[in-house]
Amino acid sequence: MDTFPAIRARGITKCFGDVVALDGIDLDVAHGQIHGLVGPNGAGKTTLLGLLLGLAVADSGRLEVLGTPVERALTTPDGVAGFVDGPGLYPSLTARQNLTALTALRGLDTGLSGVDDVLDQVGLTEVADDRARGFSLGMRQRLGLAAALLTRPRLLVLDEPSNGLDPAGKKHVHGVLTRLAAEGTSVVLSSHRMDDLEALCSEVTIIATGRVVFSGPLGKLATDHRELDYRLLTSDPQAARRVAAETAGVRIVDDAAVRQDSDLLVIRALVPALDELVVRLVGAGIALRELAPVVSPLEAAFLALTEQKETGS
Ligand SMILES: Nc1ncnc2c1ncn2[C@@H]1O[C@H](COP(=O)(O)OP(=O)(O)OP(=O)(O)O)[C@@H](O)[C@H]1O
Repeated sequence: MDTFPAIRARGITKCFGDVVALDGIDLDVAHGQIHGLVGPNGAGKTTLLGLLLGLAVADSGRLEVLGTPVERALTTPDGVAGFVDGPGLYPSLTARQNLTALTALRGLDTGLSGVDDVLDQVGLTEVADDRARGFSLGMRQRLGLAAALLTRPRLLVLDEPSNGLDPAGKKHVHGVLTRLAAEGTSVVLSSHRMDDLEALCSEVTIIATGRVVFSGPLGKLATDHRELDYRLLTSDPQAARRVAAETAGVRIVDDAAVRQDSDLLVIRALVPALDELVVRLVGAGIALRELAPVVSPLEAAFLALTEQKETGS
């Protein structure tokens, strides 16, 4: 196992004319970690991923990828693969021909079996001889992932890899990424889908207007920041409402959207108050049937943190 992190970035800045895309970014990604980048449109995610792929160079700051400082040359660092702004493919070639051409271009020694293997990994075996021109967005994304896998990367960099994937395709790609990470490959990906990030990532970095707003484990983000709204379904809704009203730190939210379902209670609380409520409900002989955040903790924290940033509070 390597002793250095997969990515170590300090004070990275990048401007495009007057636009400050990255404004002093720090980023740490450990080996075998799937790390999510999240942020509003224009936050700087693609710019940062592009730096990792060697598509552009930072104006200032220090970037080390797989233990090696990234120089000013516009080349993909050794051991890194991926894509930003969609994978680059030859539309007139079939999926298999695209990968074979890439193998030749990059001088890879994977051979045909390597090509078939990555097609199988991303679930494109059945359409291997179809032209990329006719591929859906989701299929192109999978082919792009297959192209990245051909090089057996130690760091995989993906800009919104779930775009266009149907639920089965998403599950497939999640499986590929999770297995790669278990084998030691680090993955950095951006997404606007909080459920994707929650399903895949152990750590996330939230970026707003080119700055890091939060970076760390998802669990920390979920519990640290603020009260969340939870859906509460029990065996005795009326009794549960009474117990909730009597529990310190728990508020009943009268949300018109959920009132139609009269058995459902929406409560607002921090995690310790929620724990106390559960203990009380069970103590009162009320069975819990569902207790889940109305919006995911990551989404709630993301919105709160970016709103704070925008208002400067
Ligand atoms: N090549 C470029 N020339 C000029 N401005 C650019 C260029 N690339 C990015 N920018 C600007 O830099 C900022 C960050 O853009 P970037 O694409 O990195 O954001 P993003 O977080 O990936 O956004 P999105 O979620 O919309 O993909 C934006 O203001 C964008 O307009």
